[in-house]
Amino acid sequence: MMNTNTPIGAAAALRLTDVHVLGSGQPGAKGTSRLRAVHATLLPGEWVYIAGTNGSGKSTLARLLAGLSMEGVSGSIERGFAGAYPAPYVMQQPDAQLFGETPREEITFALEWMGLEAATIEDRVSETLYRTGLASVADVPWERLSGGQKQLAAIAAAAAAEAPLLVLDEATSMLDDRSRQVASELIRQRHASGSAVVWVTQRLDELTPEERVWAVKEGEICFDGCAREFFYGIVEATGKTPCEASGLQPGYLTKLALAMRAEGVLQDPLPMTEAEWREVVGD
Ligand SMILES: Nc1ncnc2c1ncn2[C@@H]1O[C@H](COP(=O)(O)OP(=O)(O)OP(=O)(O)O)[C@@H](O)[C@H]1O
Repeated sequence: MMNTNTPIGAAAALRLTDVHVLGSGQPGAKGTSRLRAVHATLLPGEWVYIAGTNGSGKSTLARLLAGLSMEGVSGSIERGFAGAYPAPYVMQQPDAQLFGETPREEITFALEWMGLEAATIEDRVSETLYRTGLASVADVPWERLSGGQKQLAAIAAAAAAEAPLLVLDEATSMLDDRSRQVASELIRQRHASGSAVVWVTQRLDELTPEERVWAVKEGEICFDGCAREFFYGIVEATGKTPCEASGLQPGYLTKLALAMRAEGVLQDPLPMTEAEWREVVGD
């Protein structure tokens, strides 16, 4: 059964039940499906990271959650709080998704979509351009802007839209540290105001201990839990952590903590944040 149009009450979850997305082969067959047997539930206002190796199915899952149409989908998709319209979706390559001709137009369109009054829109656009550092290039056409500037404008427009769900697909890959921080603050603020956020990332250092992670491997969600469990839990069948089992390499400090636990030097909960490491090593 395919159900992509179920605007239920505001608190209803966005739910994928036994969803398959066909690649070039038959549904369910390993290696030929982009997604296989995906069961996933996202609650209103939740934040979830999607992690996985290249080609594992992260973008396919993200696009499906955003409500973008796709060939070869089977299973049940209840859009719940996300509503019937596609959610703002920011990609790694922003060019394909820009509607306006300039950063100002892009952010303006997002606010017009919300049906705000013209004077409010003008104020909010100016504020967003200022906050993101895009004010000096507000009216410069895309072809004269860098990939990072376009990406930042796309993120600013997505955040400005005040949608119930935002989907970011490696959306900060072209940003320098300062712009990444600005983008992150914009999205965090939107999340604090109630929007759910799906964030596809290859940067495992972005994850903080209690945040939810879905790890995708060969088209399947192979892990759903908090980041600390992702890095330090053990998958019984393999003896590996969920991070290692999904084919990803943890960072140096994670490996060190695991080695120290194996030596009996550290016990759970193993440290993840700078503050937790400080407690371990002392100031
Ligand atoms: N339009 C398409 N039609 C058929 N197969 C596709 C299509 N787009 C992607 N695929 C295949 O589906 C699989 C998952 O692709 P997807 O882009 O979801 O992975 P990903 O984890 O986001 O990868 P990356 O990290 O490299 O962006 C890959 O094997 C890919 O080749």
